[in-house]
Amino acid sequence: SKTPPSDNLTAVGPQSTDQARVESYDYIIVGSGPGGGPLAARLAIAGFKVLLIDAGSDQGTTVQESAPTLWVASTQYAPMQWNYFVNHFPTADRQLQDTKFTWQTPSGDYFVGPNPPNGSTPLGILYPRAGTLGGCAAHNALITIYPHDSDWTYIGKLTGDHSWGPRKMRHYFEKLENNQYLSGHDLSGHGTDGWLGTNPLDPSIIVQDEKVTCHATAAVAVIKNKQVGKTPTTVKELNKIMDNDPNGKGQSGKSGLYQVPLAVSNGTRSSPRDFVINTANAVHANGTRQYHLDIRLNTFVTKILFGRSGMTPRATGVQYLDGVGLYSTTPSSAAGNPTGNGSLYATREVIISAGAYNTPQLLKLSGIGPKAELQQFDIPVVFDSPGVGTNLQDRYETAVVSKTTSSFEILNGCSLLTTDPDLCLEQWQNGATPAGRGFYSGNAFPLAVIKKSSVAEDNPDIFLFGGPVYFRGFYPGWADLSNLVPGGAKGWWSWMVLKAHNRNTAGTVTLRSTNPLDTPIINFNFFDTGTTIDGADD
Ligand SMILES: Cc1cc2nc3c(=O)[nH]c(=O)nc-3n(C[C@H](O)[C@H](O)[C@H](O)COP(=O)(O)OP(=O)(O)OC[C@H]3O[C@@H](n4cnc5c(N)ncnc54)[C@H](O)[C@@H]3O)c2cc1C
Repeated sequence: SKTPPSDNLTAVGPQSTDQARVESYDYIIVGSGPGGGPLAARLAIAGFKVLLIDAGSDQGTTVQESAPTLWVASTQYAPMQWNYFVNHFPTADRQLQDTKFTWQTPSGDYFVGPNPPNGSTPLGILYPRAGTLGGCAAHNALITIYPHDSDWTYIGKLTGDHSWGPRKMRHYFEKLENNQYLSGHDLSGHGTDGWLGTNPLDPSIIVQDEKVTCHATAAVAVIKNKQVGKTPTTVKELNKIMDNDPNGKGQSGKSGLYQVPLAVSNGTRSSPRDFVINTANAVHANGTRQYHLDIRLNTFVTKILFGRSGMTPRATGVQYLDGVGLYSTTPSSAAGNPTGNGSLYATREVIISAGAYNTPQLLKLSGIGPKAELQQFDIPVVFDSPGVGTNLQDRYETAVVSKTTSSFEILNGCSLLTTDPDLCLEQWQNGATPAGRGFYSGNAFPLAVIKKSSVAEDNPDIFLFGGPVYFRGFYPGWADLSNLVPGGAKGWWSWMVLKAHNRNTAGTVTLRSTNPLDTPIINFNFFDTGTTIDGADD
């Protein structure tokens, strides 16, 4: 079960009446996702006074956040939902070729696809994010794949800091992982007492559905170019055709069919939210607080404050607005108005880990960014840094969906909270073991294929994950049961194809206005650089 929030969560929060609390910290960290959350916890454990700020609230005890399959529903769960609309391409004619292109109609509704009602405004492609404690790790698809060693070497080269090297980074993975699926097997390169639980969907659930094991058999036939023979009906038979553990030492470079390791602990989502809360709540034997980690929620940082040491600007604090659902990505049902404002200060560092869109936006609004762009908005330049808001990258995602006439039995009783009772939810809530908790203890995509495209260099560059739903990407309403299982026919299967080692570096985040509650303009400029050698044709 999930740890409920403690007093520390609002210790210096907007609702607090305890003004005697520390108002100056060693470190202030903005954003509690996988970037900021664990860092805040580690700094507090190391003995520093730390304030972690997030614009969102804590939804960690809700089923939307904690039941793994319900990540789907959580992307549409208003209390944590941040809807961005991004451009994949710079020109309208290329954008409009995507059938998921979304418009705002004159009545304020979303319209997806070509031929919107007259007077509609173009929005772009939905990019769901989570504004909540734990950041997007509170609603993401939980897939936990260890990076290639070449990624770490590359970062080491880029930064000139070789502590990013593969050997050192494997050590950090061992420290953070709580591996729960390899007990009794080779655990080298894994950890067992970290804060991040890892587990695939229990294989005994997969073998209950012959249609899923048929997909596994077919995948092996394609990627290994050999017939498997009999479709597996037992875990032992399934294990025989699957490759072992994609996260093992040296394994991440190998192609094959895998079960997807998930950020799941005993059937429940595992995320930085738990690490942060457990650190803030930790007490000594005598009941006093063990670490100084304060968490301020519903607090939207609008500006970084600077002092100067000589000619060099130094971040000393942040300005903020208090309130629920302030950012303009919040759906209207959950949006609110500011209830207060103020400033907070740090003696050592202010660390911005507000995600790939909000970090550059906040830096620019605070005067750090390309001079010409800042001057265009009359923002005083603190430091001319042309790289801020450039080099935005993502793994391009594309779906292959198929349909058969018979149903996936694995989905029986699962309604994604649209019926009361939702039988799969009941099983998840009442099951005594991960296997007993059923389908909702996985992320709905039980199979994964790792593969090399024709242009891959050293490592496989294609990651595919497959599951029994109609998933064609993100658009408003994508997670409605009627869209994932159209016509109620549970015979859909989707393989999502992700291109890793993307060579497109043309993505940008630029200011739309000086209002910090406005979203920036996000343009991925997909395929604009590196196109022909990028494996896109594959
Ligand atoms: C739908 C979806 C599915 C995904 N699936 C996977 C997956 O299966 N596996 C995987 O490895 N990755 C997945 N990802 C990606 C992964 O979740 C992100 O890479 C990761 O969360 C990024 O971490 P972060 O800390 O940089 O930012 P975020 O997680 O975005 O956290 C940023 C935090 O900053 C807060 N914030 C922003 N601006 C401000 C401000 N001005 N003031 C105060 N707080 C602010 C936000 O509220 C948020 O909590 C997925 C992402 C999405 C959106």
